[in-house]
Amino acid sequence: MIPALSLDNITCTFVSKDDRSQRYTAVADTTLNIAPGEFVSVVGPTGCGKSTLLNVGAGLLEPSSGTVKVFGQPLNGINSRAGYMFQAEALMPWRSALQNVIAGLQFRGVAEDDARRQGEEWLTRVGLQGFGDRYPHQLSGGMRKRVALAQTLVLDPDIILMDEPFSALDIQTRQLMENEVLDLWNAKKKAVLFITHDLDEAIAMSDRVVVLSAGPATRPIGEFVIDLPRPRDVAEIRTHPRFVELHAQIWGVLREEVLKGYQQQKQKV
Ligand SMILES: Nc1ncnc2c1ncn2[C@@H]1O[C@H](COP(=O)(O)OP(=O)(O)OP(=O)(O)O)[C@@H](O)[C@H]1O
Repeated sequence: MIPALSLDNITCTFVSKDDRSQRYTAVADTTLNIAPGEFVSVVGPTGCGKSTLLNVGAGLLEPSSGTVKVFGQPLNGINSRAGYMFQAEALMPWRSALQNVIAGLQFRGVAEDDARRQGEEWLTRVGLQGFGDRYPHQLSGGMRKRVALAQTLVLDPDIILMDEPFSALDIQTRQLMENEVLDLWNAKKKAVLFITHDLDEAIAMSDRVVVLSAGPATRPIGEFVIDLPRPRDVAEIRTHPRFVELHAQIWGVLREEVLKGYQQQKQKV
């Protein structure tokens, strides 16, 4: 089967702004394939290169070497078959919730009536019916995330790239959002690349979890198939004996890297 997203032998080396002779290889020789409809999470210690990989998949960052393919086609420039959701707030404060949701459709030249209809549908799907006229500052953090989710999914991307989208939320709101994402994913089965620090979240959501080593020259050091039943409730699945078993196995690989990453961060301070 042709992967939806294929990162083949990717290396990303950055040149220091202050000293052009200084180089830092964030990611080295990394291969990662995501099948159509597959939900893959990437976990790793802080600063190891997770966002760098996602940016490569999004076409926002050109790797120093290696190839990126989208449904078998080499990627040149922005990945137009992907939708992104980042940790930081991406809503436009001067636009209402509905106007934020339909911004991408307008950009694509979809007729205003059609865009509004689709926007309203998506606001309903993410539980925000009747909130379309509110501005971002009039919404809670969880509601703003829902708007951002609708904004991403209204474009019906074949690949969804998420970089710690819920890390700023309180635990209850976060679990609600995770379940919503799983329900929406279950209905449409798009390829998802999900970046997270949180191993519990990665296991609860995914078909597969990839563990990255601490930097520099980060690479995958473990890959685990998450054979837990679906549909899942992210809070309930954590008590499943198989979840506990998988958690112990993956943490066995991740623990040392997290400690290394932590030491490196301390040295940087
Ligand atoms: N444009 C850049 N120029 C120079 N160095 C960079 C650049 N982008 C990332 N880096 C470095 O590459 C490494 C990996 O960064 P990245 O943001 O991908 O890590 P991460 O795993 O997503 O981090 P976190 O878990 O903290 O979000 C870091 O050491 C970072 O400082």
